[in-house]
Amino acid sequence: MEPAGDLFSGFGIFDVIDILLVAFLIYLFFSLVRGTIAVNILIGLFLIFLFYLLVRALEMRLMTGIFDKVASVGVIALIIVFQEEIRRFLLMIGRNSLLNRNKGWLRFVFGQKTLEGVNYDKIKPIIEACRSMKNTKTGALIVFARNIDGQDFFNNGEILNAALSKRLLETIFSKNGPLHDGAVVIADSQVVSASCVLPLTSNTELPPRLGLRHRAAIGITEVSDSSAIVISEETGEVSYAKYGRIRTNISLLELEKFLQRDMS
Ligand SMILES: Nc1ncnc2c1ncn2[C@@H]1O[C@H](COP(=O)(O)OP(=O)(O)OP(=O)(O)O)[C@@H](O)[C@H]1O
Repeated sequence: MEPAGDLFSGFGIFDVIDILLVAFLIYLFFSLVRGTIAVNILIGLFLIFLFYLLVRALEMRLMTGIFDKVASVGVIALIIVFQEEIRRFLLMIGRNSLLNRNKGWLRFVFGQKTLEGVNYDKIKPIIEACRSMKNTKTGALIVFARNIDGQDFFNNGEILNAALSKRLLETIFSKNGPLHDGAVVIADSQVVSASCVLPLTSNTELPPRLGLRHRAAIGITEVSDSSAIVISEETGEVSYAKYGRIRTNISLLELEKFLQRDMS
């Protein structure tokens, strides 16, 4: 047996960092797929892998040969099976990158005050509309899209391309209005479209009280670089979804903070 000293010789600080980085990536990936159908696929793959180890240990050459052949195209198959999760993972890394997170360089160019001023002007109509819809328990689903090109679900409703205002949002979601069903999509401070049908999340761990409106809000943030506000018609509660997760029953102050962060 090798002495412990030999075992760890050549094991330096970068190996520790290496292991920590891999562990972090695995953690990020699992936190993204948790509660989705991808977990069942992973369990299935793990069972197949165990079976493979078994047939190899028993020296069953035909089965081992088949598994080896399948494994050679396995990486491509995995990319296809997990394309949605990989996409979300990359989006999350992109949105959280140093350049995006550290807005210090923006403040350096524009000054702190200007940046916050621009943000608040952008979000004020949204906050005000949410306050009023919360009080009147008007159901609403508002999506903030970063990139609407080539994403059908942002354009499958009524195209508006109108300037964002509190009254426009209230009018769209007013219960008797023809556009109140579905989602409003906002991009670059413009109301791009209304009555949009969004993809629903397949997350099976959500509480049953979250119906289709909330599931659509979560769904759209899973497949695109967007965030979404939900106002519950039942309770008037405001919720905020991002990266496939939802914070329910948030205050308007919290909503303002989320929007300040995400719309800058
Ligand atoms: N796929 C979808 N895309 C966009 N909007 C949707 C979608 N599915 C349902 N909705 C909206 O959600 C409304 C139904 O909401 P539902 O009551 O099921 O949701 P909920 O999450 O329980 O919200 P609430 O608390 O407002 O009742 C529909 O009238 C429609 O406006």
